[in-house]
Amino acid sequence: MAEKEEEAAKIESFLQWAAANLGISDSPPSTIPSEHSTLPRYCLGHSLIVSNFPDAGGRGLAAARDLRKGELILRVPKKALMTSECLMRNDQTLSASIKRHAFLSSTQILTVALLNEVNKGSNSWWSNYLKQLPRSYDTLAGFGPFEIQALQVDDAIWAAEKAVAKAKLEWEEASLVMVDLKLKPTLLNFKAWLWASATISSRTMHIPWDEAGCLCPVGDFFNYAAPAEEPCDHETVGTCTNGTLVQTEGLFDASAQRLTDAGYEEDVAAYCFYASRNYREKEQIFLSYGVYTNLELLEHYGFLLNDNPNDKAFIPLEPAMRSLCSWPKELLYINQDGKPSFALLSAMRLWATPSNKRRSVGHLAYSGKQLSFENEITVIGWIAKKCQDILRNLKTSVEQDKLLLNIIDKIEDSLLPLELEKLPSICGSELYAFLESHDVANGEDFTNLYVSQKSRRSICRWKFAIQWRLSYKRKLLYCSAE
Ligand SMILES: C[S@@+](CC[C@H](N)C(=O)[O-])C[C@H]1O[C@@H](n2cnc3c(N)ncnc32)[C@H](O)[C@@H]1O
Repeated sequence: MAEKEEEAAKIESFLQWAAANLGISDSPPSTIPSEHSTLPRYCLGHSLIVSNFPDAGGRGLAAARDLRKGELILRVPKKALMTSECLMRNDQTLSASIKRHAFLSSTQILTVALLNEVNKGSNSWWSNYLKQLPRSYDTLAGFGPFEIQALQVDDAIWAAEKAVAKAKLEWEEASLVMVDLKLKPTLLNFKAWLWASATISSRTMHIPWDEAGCLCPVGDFFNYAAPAEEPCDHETVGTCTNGTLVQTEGLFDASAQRLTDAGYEEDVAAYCFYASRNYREKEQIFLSYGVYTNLELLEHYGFLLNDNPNDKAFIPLEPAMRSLCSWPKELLYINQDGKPSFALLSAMRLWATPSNKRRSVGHLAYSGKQLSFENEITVIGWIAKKCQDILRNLKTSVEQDKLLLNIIDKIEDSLLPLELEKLPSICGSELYAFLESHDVANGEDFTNLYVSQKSRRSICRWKFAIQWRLSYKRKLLYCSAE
C-alpha cells in the first residue's frame, strides 16, 4: 500500500476505535448514542475532519462545516485520556515498579508508562492510538552537535545543550525502572526515551490532578496558532512552562478568552474544545497552546513560526548596565517588529542619564517615560549599535541564511544545485560540514544526492536552526534600521 493510503487507513481505524471504545465525539451531547444504540462509525465528521496542512503543522483538524465562535467542537471523556494514573491502574507490574523507584518526576513516570505501553505492541489496549503517533520529533533535546552550533546565538546554543543534558539525565535516572520492567532493548535506549519524552512534551494537555498532563486522543490533532498578545495574567491563565498544551480552569472572562479554547471540565468529566473564532468549512482549526517564543516552541514542540508575534531577541547587557536596574534579563529584548521591550528602554534611559541625576529620574524611567530628547537619541543610538554589533559577530548574515535555506530545500529534493560554487565561502563551509558529517552520498558532479532517512531528519533540524537564527537576526536588523 502507498504510504499516503496506509496513513489514511491508520487514521480511519483509529477514529472508529476512538468513537466506539473511548466515546470521543464532535457531535452535540444530545446525539451521544445510548449503550444500546448503534455507535457512530467515526468520532469526527459533525464538526471536525482530519486533514493535511503541509504549511501549517501537517496533519491537523479542519472544520467539517461553518463553525461559530464558542461552539463546543470536541469532547474527550476522562476515560479516553491517557494518564500515568490510568496506565498504572491497569498494569500492576508498572505500578509496583514505579512505587519501588519513588524518585521519578511525574513527567518521567508518564514517559516510562508510555514506553511500557509501546512495549506491549498490539497487546496494548492503546495500540490504535500509539500506532498513529508521529515516529520522530524535532524538539531541541534531539538536536545533535552540528544542529546546535547552527543556532549560532550563545543563549540558544546554551538552551539546546541544556535540553540535551536534561533529557540524558532523566533517561539515566529512569533506566533502572525500565530495566526492572524488562522493556525490549530498543525501548531502553536514549533514542526511544527522546521519542517518548518529545511525545509528552509536544502532545500532553494540562489536567489538574497530574503535573505531567495527559495524552488526549484526537484533541492532540489540533495544530498551534499563536495568541496575538501577552495574556493579561500569567498565573490566572496557567500558561505552562514545560510544553504542556495550555488548559484553563473553566472559561474565563472575555480578556482571557483566546486561551479558553480547551480545558478539562469536571462537571462533564471530559476535555472540551471550543471554537475560539468563527471558522469556514474546511478551514484549519487551531488551538493556542500558550504564549511561546520561537526557541520555546522549538524546545517543547519541535517547530517554529516564521511570523511569531510572541518571539523575542534577547539583548545581553554589560554587567555595569545591568546593575543599574532591577529588570530580570528575560525582560530585556527586541520584539518581533524590531521595537525594544519596555524594560530594555527603561534600563537604557537610566544608563544614559548622568550618574548624579539617576536617583531623581529613576521613577520616571521605571514607569516607561522618556527622560529627555537627548537621552532618547542616545538610547536609540546605543540599542541600534548593539544590534549591529551582535549581527556583525554572528557567522552568517540574513542574506546568507536565506541562501542556505534555498540550497537546503534542493538537498531535500536530493538535488545539490549547480550554483554551489557561487555560494559565499562561509555558507559553503557550513554546507560541506553537513555533507561530511552525514551519509549524504553524491555523484562526481554533486548533482544527484542520496539522502538517507536519518539525514533527512537532521536536515529538518538544521533547517529549523537556520530559520531560528534568521528570525533572530531579522528582529535586530529591523531594530537597527528604525
Ligand atoms: C499537538 S500536535 C498537533 C498535531 C500534529 N500535527 C500531528 O500530526 O499529530 C503538535 C505538533 O504538531 C506540529 N505543529 C503544530 N502546530 C504547528 C504549526 N503551526 N506549524 C508547524 N508545526 C506545527 C508540531 O510538530 C507539534 O509538535
